[in-house]
Amino acid sequence: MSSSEFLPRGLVRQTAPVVETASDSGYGGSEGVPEAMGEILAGNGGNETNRAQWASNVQQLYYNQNRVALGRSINRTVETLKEFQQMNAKWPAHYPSVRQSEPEHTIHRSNTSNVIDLTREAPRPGTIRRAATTVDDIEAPTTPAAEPRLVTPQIAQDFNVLKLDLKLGALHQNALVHSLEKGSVASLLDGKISQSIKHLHALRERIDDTASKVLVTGDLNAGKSTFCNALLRKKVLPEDQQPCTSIFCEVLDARENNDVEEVHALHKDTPYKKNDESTYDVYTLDQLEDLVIDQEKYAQVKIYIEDVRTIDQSLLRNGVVDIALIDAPGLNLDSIKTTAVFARQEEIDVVVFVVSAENHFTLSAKEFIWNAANEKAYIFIVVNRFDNIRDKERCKRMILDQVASLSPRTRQDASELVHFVSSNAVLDGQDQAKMADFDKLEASLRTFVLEKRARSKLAPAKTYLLNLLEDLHSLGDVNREVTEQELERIRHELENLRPQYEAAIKTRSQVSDDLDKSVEETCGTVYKDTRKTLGMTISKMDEKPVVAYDGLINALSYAEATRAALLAKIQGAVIACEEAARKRTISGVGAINALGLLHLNGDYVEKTFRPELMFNRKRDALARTVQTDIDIFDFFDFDHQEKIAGFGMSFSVAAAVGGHFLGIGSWIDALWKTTSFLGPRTTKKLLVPVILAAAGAGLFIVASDIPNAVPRKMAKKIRKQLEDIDYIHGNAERIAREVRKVLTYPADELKNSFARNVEKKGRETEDLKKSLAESEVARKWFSNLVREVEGISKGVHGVDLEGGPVKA
Ligand SMILES: Nc1nc2c(ncn2[C@@H]2O[C@H](COP(=O)(O)OP(=O)(O)OP(=O)(O)O)[C@@H](O)[C@H]2O)c(=O)[nH]1
Repeated sequence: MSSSEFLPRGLVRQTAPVVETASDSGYGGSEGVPEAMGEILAGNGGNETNRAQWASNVQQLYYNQNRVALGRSINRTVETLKEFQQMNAKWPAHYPSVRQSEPEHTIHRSNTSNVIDLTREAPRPGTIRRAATTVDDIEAPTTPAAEPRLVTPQIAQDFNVLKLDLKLGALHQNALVHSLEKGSVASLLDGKISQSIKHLHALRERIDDTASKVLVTGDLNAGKSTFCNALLRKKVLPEDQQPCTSIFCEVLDARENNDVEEVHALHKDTPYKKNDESTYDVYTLDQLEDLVIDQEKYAQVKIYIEDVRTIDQSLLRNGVVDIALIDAPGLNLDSIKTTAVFARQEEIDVVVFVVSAENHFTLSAKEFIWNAANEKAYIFIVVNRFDNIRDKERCKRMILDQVASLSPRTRQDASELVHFVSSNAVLDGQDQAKMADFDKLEASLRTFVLEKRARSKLAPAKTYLLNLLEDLHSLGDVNREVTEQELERIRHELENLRPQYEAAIKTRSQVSDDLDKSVEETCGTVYKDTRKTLGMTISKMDEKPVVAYDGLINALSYAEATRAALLAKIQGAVIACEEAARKRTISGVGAINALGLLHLNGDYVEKTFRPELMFNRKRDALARTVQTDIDIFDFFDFDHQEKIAGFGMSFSVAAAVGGHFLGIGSWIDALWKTTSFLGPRTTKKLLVPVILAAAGAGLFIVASDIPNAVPRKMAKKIRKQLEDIDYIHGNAERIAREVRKVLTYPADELKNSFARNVEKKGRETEDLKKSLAESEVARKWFSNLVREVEGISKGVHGVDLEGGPVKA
């Protein structure tokens, strides 16, 4: 396709109805006949009837060629549209949009309806997005990205067939904005495409339909029914001086009804199906008069009649095309609308307007022709009841002047399109002049119907196809551009993401190792420090006086207080160790959080940590653990006294308590040696006082050592018990375990965050790769679409509505 077929946009758009050139008489019946065919025709003996027959056959041949070509183009377009729908479901197509110009970002509506104009021209370029709309911008007026070359307001405005009209309806604006996500716009487009496919099927049916409909309309009593009967050479439709036709009477060849002459009265609101008698009531031709006069029950009848004329004479049975004549009710205020609507219906190929020569064009007649002129450039005008006119030339002049103002093109071809006749003279066939006028009218009407049929049947399909293909071309172009941008964007994002992903994997394993190491180190240090502190405390707990000694009388309470003080010292050391561990934990958690924030930034949520909750469940119940009952021996430390006082001391204590303890042997030995030295007698005399003195001295020494002995003995006893329960290790283990527990939670969380981060980046990478593949497919598809559309368009452009051969 050459660029001029699409650009500049709008210049080549076909509009219905097709505008004929001034030189087109509307009778190009033989213009498309090739030279060779012309020679054949010329050599045919010059018989006028035969020539006309040949010409119309050739025209029919070309018409069929064009019809087939258009049919194929419709099929290809339908296939393309269906593929578009599939593509649109997978890869929502971009619909070109234009950003709103209003600073307050209001939705622009047309004055007459709640239609949002998505394609409104605006000074600011819009952000390009797939299946995006301007309404997206209403909520988020962000800085627009550069708009692609092809998305211009001009293109957006030029959308015709596939233009999306968004009706607000009951939707609140926010809801509407919400509903206009890319999927929604894609589904709107999908709906438009479905409508388009449906319309193409209808057009296909229409171009395949061999029948042509001729609507005969005009003022009341103008003689429409009489004119139809004259065409049929048979009195079929009731004629009356009073208004009589109250419904549409469609006259068809009885061959279409198995050669049976009858009337089908169509039920209102039920589509007519010839083979389904439930859709109509059957009447005989004789009943027609009663049926059409003042009819309320039916709005339309189909009259099947036998046409007795030969194919070159008959209009209904002309051998080329099946024609149906529709006799419409006379125009009046009630039915003008109906008739105008009927005339606009695409199945009407030709409008024949019957005007009474006596009345000229009434207001209702003028209104009808003005309305019909929107759809039909030419109208066939029958000025009837001409026999009643005395000054015929004046009448002709006046009527032609009126035609000129109503339908200039019809006036230009007045000799073929405006006929002054007397229909009532045809059936009796007496007046040769009037018959000749009517024959001329008939010949013109036949050619007009045949030729206009080509236009009226093929033009809508051609026009619609060209407009649709142009829209598809725009969509293809824009989306190809969008896919290319998308591909570039995705490749760029992938390039950025790849090193991030690799770094995330590396950091995850490194940080994970570091975290494990750091937690282990902290716990190890806490364990060691706790062991050291508790060991020192326990070994030196009795070094300094723990409580004040209040004399022998209070020795027992002294012992109790000493025991409590020693346990409190150990307890204090435990608490100090816990406090030190807490501090280490605080800094450990802080370090973990800092690591998270450093590497994961916003993706890491700092863990809240409450250090005061540490160690509050398993308080060390030392007093319950260490069972230290106080007994008498806790007050005496013979080992210690022996070490520091030697023999004398040992002796006294040993004697006092009956030689139970360590050192008694040496004391007796010493006593024996003294006795030997003093001699038996002296010994005997001295023995008792000495013993008493020694005992007294011993008791004194022992009593005076209680303040020292008690702490030592208690400490010794406690130490022994703590050793038995492996107290130092147990506590160090407990504190380190608590620290580990506290540190493990944020550390694991951080590891999970890293894992999630890696996973996220992996997912992003996969998604991008998927989008890349999809966009790649979409780019190819839209490129193919553009090529395919150009191919179809070329074929459609080649269809010549004048009936000439299909141009390649
Ligand atoms: N003099 C004369 N009378 C005609 C001619 N054509 C029809 N008439 C008469 O005009 C009257 C109305 O004719 P119809 O054919 O019923 O007119 P119509 O336009 O179909 O009428 P409605 O369907 O009621 O709108 C009848 O009495 C016809 O005989 C004609 O050419 N000359």
